[in-house]
Amino acid sequence: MAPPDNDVLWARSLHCTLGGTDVLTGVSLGVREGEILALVGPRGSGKTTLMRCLSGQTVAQQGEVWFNSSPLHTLGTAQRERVRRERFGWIDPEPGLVPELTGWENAALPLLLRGISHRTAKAGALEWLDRLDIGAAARRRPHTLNHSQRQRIAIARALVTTPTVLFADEPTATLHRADGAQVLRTLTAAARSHRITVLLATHDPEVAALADRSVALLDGRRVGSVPPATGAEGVTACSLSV
Ligand SMILES: Nc1ncnc2c1ncn2[C@@H]1O[C@H](COP(=O)(O)OP(=O)(O)OP(=O)(O)O)[C@@H](O)[C@H]1O
Repeated sequence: MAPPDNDVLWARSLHCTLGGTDVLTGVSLGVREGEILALVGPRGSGKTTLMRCLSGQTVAQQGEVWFNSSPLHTLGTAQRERVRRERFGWIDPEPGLVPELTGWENAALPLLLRGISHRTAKAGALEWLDRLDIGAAARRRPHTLNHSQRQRIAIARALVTTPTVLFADEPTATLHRADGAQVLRTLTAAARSHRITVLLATHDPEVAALADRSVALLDGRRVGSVPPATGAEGVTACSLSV
């Protein structure tokens, strides 16, 4: 079955077992282009695993994942990796920077690995670092920065390629509340202005309120969705099914 035309990502009946545990048991969803979708649920509910399946890092034992017109579930490893590298961005709760590189070099890494010139990659990285209020850390190495600064660099690294879809796994969970809220506002504003689709895994309702729509998971199943938060930019028609 082919996905609806207006969904950038579409998954049907995902069943994923890891280490003998049924982690996802029949999850389906569609995500529209430019939409910010929160995946909400308590710890262990399957949010990370679902994002891994949607981003092609993990292939579920059953079910389909489509990215535009590409069936990620049937692509070979090399093709799937290429889609991931070229079209997706990923933010983890921990920054995971390369310690030997400076702030801008870390942020520019995805561009440099694509063979983009040093000058262009640096300009792109500096632009995102400024936007995330971390321009002053461009020449510093990670060990001289605090956690919040390092996480902002990791976010710049995920945005620097202007991915089609950004997967953000509890991106501000390890930041102080006010700091995290500011980073999230910057992240969502940047995504909206560049039409980047965002999947935002979180267990925090305040974080989910920044999204256009929420999908709730519990024990690896969809358990319903929350209406759009008041004031969210309008994505009204979305295809969702369980
Ligand atoms: N590689 C693995 N092997 C075995 N079990 C796993 C593996 N990865 C995840 N799990 C289990 O799958 C369940 C869902 O984990 P997952 O990380 O997807 O949930 P989550 O909602 O993102 O939780 P958290 O907020 O803690 O990251 C958990 O019970 C977890 O222990």
